[in-house]
Amino acid sequence: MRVFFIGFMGCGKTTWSRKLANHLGYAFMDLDHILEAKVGMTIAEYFEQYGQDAFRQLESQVLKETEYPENVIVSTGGGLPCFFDNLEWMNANGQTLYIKLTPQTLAERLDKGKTTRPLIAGKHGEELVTFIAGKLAEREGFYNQATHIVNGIDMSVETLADTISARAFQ
Ligand SMILES: Nc1ncnc2c1ncn2[C@@H]1O[C@H](COP(=O)(O)OP(=O)(O)O)[C@@H](O)[C@H]1O
Ligand SMILES: O=C(O)C1=C[C@@H](OP(=O)(O)O)[C@@H](O)[C@H](O)C1
Ligand SMILES: [Mg+2]
Repeated sequence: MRVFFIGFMGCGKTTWSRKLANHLGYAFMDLDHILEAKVGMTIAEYFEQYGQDAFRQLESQVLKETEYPENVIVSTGGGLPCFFDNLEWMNANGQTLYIKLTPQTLAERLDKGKTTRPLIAGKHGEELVTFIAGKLAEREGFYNQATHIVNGIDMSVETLADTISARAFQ
């Protein structure tokens, strides 16, 4: 089974795809990490040097050219489903699972985070909440096309496992 986790920055894609993969004994892959290894720099550095358009081309290429094991939980970058035909590609080549959270909760988590995400660099407090609310409104039409939508509050590996297996046997 191949499942792609999608959703806004900070919703928990990397954390929960890794936990679910461990729980199920599946492989875990994070496309942001694969991209960083491929170019030998962080995403923040890549954005700075080549800009967002080049990043979007590359992340789409990484999505489609990566070789996935049979059973794998894949974490994607927050913007990935919103560019090109990436979302259709994921839905045609596996299941997608959207972790849904409010701008307020996302902002609280991102404000605490130590990693640098170029799109929100330097934004904090109310400015961060407002930015997230606007960007999420742009992106939700894509996220809502996921095979599964789960509430990011009170998530557990058990409920995630039940959610994806319900579809697998149809
Ligand atoms: N259920 C949760 N409750 C509280 N904090 C969480 C939860 N899931 C993830 N986090 C925290 O939120 C931040 C973003 O998580 P991450 O997995 O990197 O998100 P994403 O890959 O979607 O950007 C991290 O600091 C992580 O520890
Ligand atoms: O939302 C976005 O456009 C991005 C999200 C990031 O991934 P996370 O969602 O794992 O933070 C990363 O791909 C890049 O910084 C751009
Ligand atoms: Mg991530």
